[in-house]
Amino acid sequence: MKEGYIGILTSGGDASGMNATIRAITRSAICNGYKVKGIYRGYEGLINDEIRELTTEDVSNIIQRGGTILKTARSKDFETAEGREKAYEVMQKEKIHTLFIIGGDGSLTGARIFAQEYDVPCIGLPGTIDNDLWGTDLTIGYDTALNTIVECVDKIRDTATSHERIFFVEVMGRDAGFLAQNSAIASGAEAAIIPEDQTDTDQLEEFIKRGFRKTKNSSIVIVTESPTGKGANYYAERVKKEYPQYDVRVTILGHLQRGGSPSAGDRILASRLGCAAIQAMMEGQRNVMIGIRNDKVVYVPFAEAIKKNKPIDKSLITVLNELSI
Ligand SMILES: Nc1ncnc2c1ncn2[C@@H]1O[C@H](COP(=O)(O)OP(=O)(O)OP(=O)(O)O)[C@@H](O)[C@H]1O
Ligand SMILES: O=P(O)(O)OC[C@H]1O[C@](O)(CO)[C@@H](O)[C@@H]1O
Ligand SMILES: [Mg+2]
Repeated sequence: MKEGYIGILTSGGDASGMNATIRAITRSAICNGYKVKGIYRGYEGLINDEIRELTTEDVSNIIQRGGTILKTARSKDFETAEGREKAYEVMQKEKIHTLFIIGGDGSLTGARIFAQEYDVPCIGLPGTIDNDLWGTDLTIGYDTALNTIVECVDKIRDTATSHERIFFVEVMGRDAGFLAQNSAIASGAEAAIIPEDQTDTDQLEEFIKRGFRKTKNSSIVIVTESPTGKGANYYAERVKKEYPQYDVRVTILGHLQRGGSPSAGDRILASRLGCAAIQAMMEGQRNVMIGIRNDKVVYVPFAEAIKKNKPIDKSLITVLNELSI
């Protein structure tokens, strides 16, 4: 066995497949002669020394479970220099030589800053339902969340059709429209309102102008949640006011999108990226996110991974528009 430990933490919103990732990193590390410590409650647990060794048995029977056995947190303290200093001291005390961070853009931003301040090798794994990390085609948890949304929209469709209503369904994504756009395509929705498609023309007007009720008496519009208040309720209120003839309802899917057993796709992705993360460490890589591009594992420097505005393929907008006539 090699000296010291690798440390694993999950941070930010939980995502289905985080457990499969913890399992893969732990088992691959042990296979290659490393000892492993699990850090509880993300960066918060690193600061507060909530850490214990993980064995291969500790990660048995978790590949199929949603959430994260290590718990997660959004740590305000880690955003301060004092908090990160404490985290570094705890890492020294616990003899953790390499930190594996499973989380989203915020978590990897934190890792980047930490690695710049202290000489600590950090390796990131994209764990977020939002799919908003640059340099990877997919993030762990995205596929499961997408499938959950589609299952819900299929059910909403039954009542929308029966009552001849317009439903505005709000999905997560923070400031990224991947979940909205692709769930709209997969569920046969009539439109998606996403942040990446902001043009001079209002997306609601576009939808109305396209004549959404020419051939159908009910509609489903998927809307990305909005930090500026332009979520599903905003559009529903406008339709109620501007088009009182329509019967409008809103469903906010909320946190149910984050739960549940991971899809096969997420389990495989988590397993591949977990093993690749240990491989990367053995090759001397540091401060990179392990991603997947064109079905090949890639190493993406943190600075690139956290670039804002990962672009959405604009052809997806055309696909939805053409298929929703
Ligand atoms: N600028 C920063 N400096 C230090 N730490 C940060 C910074 N930004 C984020 N973090 C750390 O990462 C944690 C998680 O970030 P955030 O809440 O943005 O979630 P995320 O990782 O993007 O996941 P998701 O979007 O899927 O919920 C923060 O609570 C904080 O501890
Ligand atoms: O659990 P919380 O803190 O309400 O976070 C919600 C946010 O987390 C995310 O689900 C990502 O995990 C975003 O899409 C959403 O805005
Ligand atoms: Mg995020």
